[in-house]
Amino acid sequence: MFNVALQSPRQPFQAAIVDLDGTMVDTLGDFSAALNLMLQDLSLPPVAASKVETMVGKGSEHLIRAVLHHVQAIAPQRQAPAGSESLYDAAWASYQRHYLAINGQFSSVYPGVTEGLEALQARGWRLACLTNKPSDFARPLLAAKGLAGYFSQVFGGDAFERKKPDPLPLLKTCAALGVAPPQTLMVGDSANDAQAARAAGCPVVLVTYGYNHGEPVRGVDADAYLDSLAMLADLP
Ligand SMILES: O=C(O)COP(=O)(O)O
Ligand SMILES: [Mg+2]
Repeated sequence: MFNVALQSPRQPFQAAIVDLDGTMVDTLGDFSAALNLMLQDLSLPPVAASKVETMVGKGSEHLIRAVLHHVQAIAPQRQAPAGSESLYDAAWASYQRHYLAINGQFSSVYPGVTEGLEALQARGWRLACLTNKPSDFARPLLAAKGLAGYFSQVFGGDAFERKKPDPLPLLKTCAALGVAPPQTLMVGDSANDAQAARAAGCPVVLVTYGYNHGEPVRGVDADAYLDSLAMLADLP
């Protein structure tokens, strides 16, 4: 199940960086509810959850722009002020308000997450959560789902100058954990996480149940694919 990089790492792992949306928590319900309330505020038609799933993972700014682009393409007759920044600004303010009010209500922790985190903690690894979700959304969600206590660090998409797939957030998180990238395992659900990890020099495992921009996750270069985070207990 684990390739050679994980079977016999040159130095033992000391830490893990864990992604949030699509890896620990199934947040598609929250995203869809907040986006559809936002679209209602803007008198634009709703977006299907199956479409939202392909747009999640690159942060809220990207998500809002992608959704506005999508609904304006399917309903051009209901176009709000064309592609303007004022539409985006109104959308962002509405989305932020709705998401904060909804945060966690329509989302659930995936099976095996707690077991996996417990197993890593029992090995004495330091754990950080690194998400492209804004920090103000991520922290209350982790707390509401009983996951906050596992992490010494939580960094959102606004914590650093650039987001995943840029390696910068991983390098900064490794520095905050005080562990070098080769001894830090990235655990994610998408090409974003894997590309950032490869560029940062962190080994990477991907879960098979998350959001990978609508593409099969096994097509992404990674060191292992896990059907459940509970499988982390089987790491050599
Ligand atoms: O908000 C998002 O785009 C999702 O972020 P994550 O998969 O990095 O947790
Ligand atoms: Mg993710």
